[in-house]
Amino acid sequence: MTALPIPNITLNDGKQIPQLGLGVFLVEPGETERIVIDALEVGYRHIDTARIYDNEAEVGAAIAKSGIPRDELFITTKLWNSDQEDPLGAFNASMDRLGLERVDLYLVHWPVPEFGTALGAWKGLIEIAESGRATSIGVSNFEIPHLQELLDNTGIVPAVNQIELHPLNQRRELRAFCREHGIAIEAWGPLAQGKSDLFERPEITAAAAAHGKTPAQVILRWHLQHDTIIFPKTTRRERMVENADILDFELTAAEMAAIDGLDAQHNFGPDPSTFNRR
Ligand SMILES: NC(=O)C1=CN([C@@H]2O[C@H](COP(=O)(O)OP(=O)(O)OC[C@H]3O[C@@H](n4cnc5c(N)ncnc54)[C@H](OP(=O)(O)O)[C@@H]3O)[C@@H](O)[C@H]2O)C=CC1
Ligand SMILES: O=C(O)C(=O)[C@@H](O)[C@H](O)C(=O)CO
Repeated sequence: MTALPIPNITLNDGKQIPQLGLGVFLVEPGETERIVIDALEVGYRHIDTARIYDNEAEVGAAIAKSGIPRDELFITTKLWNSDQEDPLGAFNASMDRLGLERVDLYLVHWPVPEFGTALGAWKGLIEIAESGRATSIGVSNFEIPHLQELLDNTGIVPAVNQIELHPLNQRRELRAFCREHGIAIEAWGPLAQGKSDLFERPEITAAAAAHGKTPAQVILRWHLQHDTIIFPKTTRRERMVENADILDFELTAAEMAAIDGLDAQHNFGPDPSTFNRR
């Protein structure tokens, strides 16, 4: 299985992350092994899963069957909200399901300010990183005050913040804060979860026509040119190929500016300040 020539981004801890991977939110457990094998065969080496996706075991099975050396893969999983008071126990359970000795990236999935346990969870992740079993640690869905609490109380800066980010929701203030503090941005919902008319917007279709690419490829390329890490989800092998075929063209400054202009601060997912699902 040959890896695609995906560029790496260097994180603030010196580790490298492939800028493009596959996300497996809403991939049924029964389908996950086949889909992850497909992605690895296509040449992906970065998989983003989470405890709450209920498919860690199947991701692990695909990794084991692939025979790809562990060091050539980049695997992320996440601490679910109801486990914030027991990060080590939850981490061990995720590792057992994945069948791995180490993950490349472990994230606090949501800040859940109502619980008041995110700082303790972050301290737990720091200990896990110190044990060497999570190579890098970060957070997801953290807004500026949630990040500030971690910085003020631990001085350990998350390597990434995984947030909802796409042309309709560009999170400029949060991205600027993260840039200032050396926190890499991972975009979830990079294609706006397929829930919008984004693929039909003239700013996208014009660039697609100009470069002989699809609207999805233009949107994903826009992310890459903003140095964002992406892992679009698809269950279809031909779309895995399409979504990775974005390394051979460059959006012009005018095309980037036109897509930048689509920001409507429209989120399709929950509000991180109030989301409290257990
Ligand atoms: N930290 C967090 O809170 C969250 C993290 N995530 C992570 O981010 C990943 C990506 O985000 P996600 O929410 O899945 O949304 P995406 O923006 O990746 O959109 C996925 C949707 O787009 C469709 N799609 C994929 N490729 C194409 C294409 N080339 N052309 C047209 N449609 C396409 C998929 O359909 P089909 O499968 O039929 O191809 C699916 O319906 C997740 O899988 C997960 O790993 C997601 C949500 C929240
Ligand atoms: O996909 C994720 O990573 C999420 O955290 C969310 O989609 C969340 O689990 C959810 O279901 C929101 O309704």
